Amino acid sequence: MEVVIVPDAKAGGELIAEAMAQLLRRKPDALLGVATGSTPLPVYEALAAKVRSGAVEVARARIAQLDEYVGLPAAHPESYRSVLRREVLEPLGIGMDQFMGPDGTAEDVQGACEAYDQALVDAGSVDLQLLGIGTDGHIGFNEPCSSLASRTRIKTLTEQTRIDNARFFDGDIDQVPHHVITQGIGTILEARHLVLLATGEGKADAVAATVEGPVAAVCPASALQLHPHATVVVDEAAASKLKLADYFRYTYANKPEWQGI
Ligand SMILES: N[C@@H]1[C@@H](O)[C@H](O)[C@@H](COP(=O)(O)O)O[C@@H]1O
Repeated sequence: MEVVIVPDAKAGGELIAEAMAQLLRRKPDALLGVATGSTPLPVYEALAAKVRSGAVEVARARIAQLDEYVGLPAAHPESYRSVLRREVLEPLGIGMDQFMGPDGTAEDVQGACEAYDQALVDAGSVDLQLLGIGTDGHIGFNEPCSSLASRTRIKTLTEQTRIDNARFFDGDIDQVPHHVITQGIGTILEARHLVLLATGEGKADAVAATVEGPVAAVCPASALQLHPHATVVVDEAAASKLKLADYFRYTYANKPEWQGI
């Protein structure tokens, strides 16, 4: 696992957008796994700026969704499909025909989960999966004690996650669904490159547990330690509880320039 400490969220966004751009130059039809939440927004802004300036083309890029609320109509402004359409697809000029995600409105939720898991395999697996992290260490919507081998399935949100996400629902926790579909941790680990971005002091404990704690289902993001190519990008505040921060700074400053993240 590589840990990169950046000065601020904008620098983290630029670093990850450049990694995505390099991937797309190498593989124009790359499958990018994208996350919701506030944290990844600087990545999407930086990537859209690169597309506008002609630094990278996304005409053949494909986008895959990480997780979704169950029961919100797809057109609801806070369904993750709507959020991704607004924050990622439209700014990049990518059509829905290049997008894949689970159906949060399906009557057969389990069937929808299995179908999406299989669709990711059929698509050749995600090339680069961008992840945020919950204050409790969740990735996607894999709450603490999710199986580290889990596949895409339905999960029940913790009260803390519903409180955290109420800000997207007029601050009203009652509007936040209880149930979600999320790529499992085993599913996420099949992506070729995992890039987790965390910013702000509120994520410092979760980042320390992810990077320096044991691999344990109680901190789902710690599963990144099992992946051969995982990058954790953090700002100074999110890095503030890392004991090895100086080591991470040293190795990043001295790595071969051609290597990228
Ligand atoms: N399902 C999403 C996660 O994918 C995201 O990482 C998390 C953190 O969001 P934020 O980046 O806004 O803190 O929120 C939700 O729970």
